This record gives sequence, structure tokens and C-alpha cells, in this order.
Amino acid sequence: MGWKMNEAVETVQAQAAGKLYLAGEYAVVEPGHPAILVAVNRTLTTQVTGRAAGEGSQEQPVDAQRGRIESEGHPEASMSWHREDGKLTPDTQLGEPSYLLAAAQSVEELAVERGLALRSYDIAVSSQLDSGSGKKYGLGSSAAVAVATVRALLDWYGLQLSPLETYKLAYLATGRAQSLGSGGDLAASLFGGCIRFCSPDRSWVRAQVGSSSLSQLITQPWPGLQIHRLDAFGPDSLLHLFVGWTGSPASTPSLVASVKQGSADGKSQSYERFLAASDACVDALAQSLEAGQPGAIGEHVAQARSLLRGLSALTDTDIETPALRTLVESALIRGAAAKSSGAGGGDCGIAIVCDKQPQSRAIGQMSAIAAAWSRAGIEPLPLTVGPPLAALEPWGVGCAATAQEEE
Ligand SMILES: Nc1ncnc2c1ncn2[C@@H]1O[C@H](COP(=O)(O)OP(=O)(O)OP(=O)(O)O)[C@@H](O)[C@H]1O
Ligand SMILES: C[C@@](O)(CCOP(=O)(O)O)CC(=O)O
Repeated sequence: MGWKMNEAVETVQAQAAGKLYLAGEYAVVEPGHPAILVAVNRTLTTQVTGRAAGEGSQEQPVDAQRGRIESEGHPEASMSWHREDGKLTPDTQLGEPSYLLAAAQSVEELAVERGLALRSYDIAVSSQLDSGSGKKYGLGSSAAVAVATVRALLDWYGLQLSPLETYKLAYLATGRAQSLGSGGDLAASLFGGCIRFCSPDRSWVRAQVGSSSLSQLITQPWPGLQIHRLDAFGPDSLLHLFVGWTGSPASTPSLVASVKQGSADGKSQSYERFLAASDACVDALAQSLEAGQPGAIGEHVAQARSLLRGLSALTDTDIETPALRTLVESALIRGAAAKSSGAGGGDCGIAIVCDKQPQSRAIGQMSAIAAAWSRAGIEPLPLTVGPPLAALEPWGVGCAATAQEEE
């Protein structure tokens, strides 16, 4: 992030990373249940540029302010805006709720609470998370657009929030556009690297929204929410993440809704068993990732896969599609740990390979997996785990007692 001065037109920009789930999918939607996520080394950038003199200039009174929001490849989220009663409002009604708009409106609401004058500006979003030719990879583009836009506009208005407060603001913003996800995607996108994440109690958060200001809400502890850094996939790590794309996009909200519905009807005991087993599996995997133990990593990734297959059968939801199964099995027979990533139903699968020594056998193993995937119509994506982007407490001994946000 930074300021560029250009004849009184100010520009500020912020980036957010794409994400992938390694384990704990679906369980993490329930408050307090953990998942492991990584940020990838591809980002989305939001740029905010002040309007020069003329119509909609930032010097004009609030109600005369105007701007344009443009996201490359996303006409549904691009719009011209004006103000109604001070609120940033699209000139024409949008066909669907917009994460980008919700992010901008949330930061402005905070700015007003903190007594700042609203200004007018244009927003431009560019992304490395879609292919540009309409391909959707499942790298968390909606979370990244929310995080990058919140960060850029906070900077634009000179509002200084901690990373955790910024996370909460992005979570509240996305809740205005969609209300089913865990918020793990936002955490990976904002904090970068590899994290262990437990979702906040969404109904508690929702109940606070009416009665607390944004300022109060983002500074309060949130029950259930835990975000810790995992020391895995760093520059000296022997672990490598490998990602394949099945070529078919999936709708996370409808898969999550299907699992919710399927786990409700008289199946609560089996679902509770799934949650408990997932918690144990995620924490065992977190430990083995931090310790860099290939055998244990393989065992726990296999267990996470098998738990998802059980959930799939329990709830009649197609999580590991035939293409994902091919992706996983062709990585397994080449010695990697592998499973679907995220909600499944398409999108991406992951494989983890481990060098015996730095740069030893993994390169050959990875090219064998890439070749097998390509032959099977799976596209290997040239991704690695991205660097940490904001400071976080490490996970580890005693972490349950130091959970950041338990009341
Ligand atoms: N670059 C972007 N700019 C503006 N809006 C975006 C952008 N990317 C995604 N969105 C919005 O987010 C919503 C969901 O997008 P999409 O299904 O592609 O991704 P996603 O939620 O990130 O899914 P996944 O987590 O599987 O990647 C859509 O309404 C879309 O308009
Ligand atoms: C199924 C779920 O646990 C993971 C979804 O991951 P993805 O967006 O499909 O990569 C949902 C969530 O955590 O919001």
C-alpha cells in the first residue's frame, strides 16, 4: 500500500491473496471448528483514485459526489455511483449483491462513525485470480475483492485498524452480500501464508449488528473466532503444495446449503461425529505440517478426504466429483498426499509433496504428477503458498488456552 501524488489526484492501492483450503472444509462453517488454509502467490489489487476538479470532484459537497467502480472481467460488480443521504449508491440497481460495493460501504460507514468527511473517488480492481477468459478457479476471488477493497479504502480515508479489526470489517461487509460461509477465505487472503482458522459464531455476530456500531463491533472479541499462524510451507520448508484445476467451476454456497440441509434431518448424531473427527484430524494435520512429517501428513490428509466422503454420503452432496477423484488418485500413486480443496463439486484439488532434502526428489515427483494430471484433463496451476501478509500469534502448545477471541 502507498500514496502516489499526481497533481492533487491521490491514488492508493492494496492487495489481497487468493486462498485454498487444505482441510476442515464444511466443519469450519460451524463456529469454533478448525480448518487449515493457505494463501496462494496470486493476488487481486484494488486501486482507489480521487476525483480531480469537475463533476463529482472530492472538493464538492457530499451529495454531489460521484464515482466509478470498475472490476476487470466483472461487469456485474462494475458501476457508477452517487450518494443518497450520504450513502454510496449504485446509479442503476445491481442484479446481485456485490462484495465490492459492500466493502466500500462498510469502510465509509466506519469513516462516518469516526467523524471523517466522505470524499469521491474511482475504484479499479484487477485480479490474477481469474484467468481473464472467464475461467473460475475457486481461489477465493470474492474474499480477495472484499479484503483488498477494505484495505485500500481504509488507507484512502486514513483509518488505521489492526489486521484483526480489518478482518472483522471485511467479514461484516461480506455478510451484507452473502451469509453462509465461514470467513476462512477472508482470513487466508488477509493474513497470507498458512493458517489455522475457526469461524466466529455467525448468529452472535448477526445479533450484534443491529445494536452495536461498526467501531464497537470490530474492537470486541468475537466468540468462536480463532486465527493462528502455522509454521509450514515457508521458504526453508521441505513441503510443496501442488494444485490441479478440474476445469469445472462449483458453487460453494449451494454445496454448503446442501450439506446443511442434509445434515439436519435426523442425522445430527452422525454430523456431530463428523465434526469431532474433523477437529481431531485438522489439529493432527496442523502438527504434522509444522513438524514436516511426510508420513503423518499423508495419513491425516487421507483421513480428511475420507471424512469428506462420509459427509458427502451422509448429506447426499457431490463433494469429490469423478474429476477430483482422478486428480487425487493420480497424485496418491505418485507418492503425494492429496484431496479435494474447499467445497469440492469441481474447482481445485491439492497434492502435498515432501523433499527428503531441499530440492531433492520433489521436482521429479511434481512433474510426474503434472504430466498425469494433464493426460487426464486436469490443469496443473503454477501456484505456490504465498508469504505471510500480516502478523499473527503462532499456533502450538497451549493454543487452546490462548484462543484469541474466546470470551
Ligand atoms: N474480481 C472481482 N471483482 C468484483 N467482484 C467479484 C470479483 N470476484 C468475485 N466477485 C464477486 O463474488 C461473487 C462470487 O464470485 P465467485 O463465485 O467467482 O467466487 P468465490 O466466492 O471467490 O468462489 P471460490 O471461493 O470458490 O473461489 C460474485 O458475485 C462476483 O461478482
Ligand atoms: C465448504 C467450506 O468450508 C469451504 C469452501 O471452500 P471454497 O470456497 O469452495 O474453496 C465453506 C466455507 O468455509 O465457507
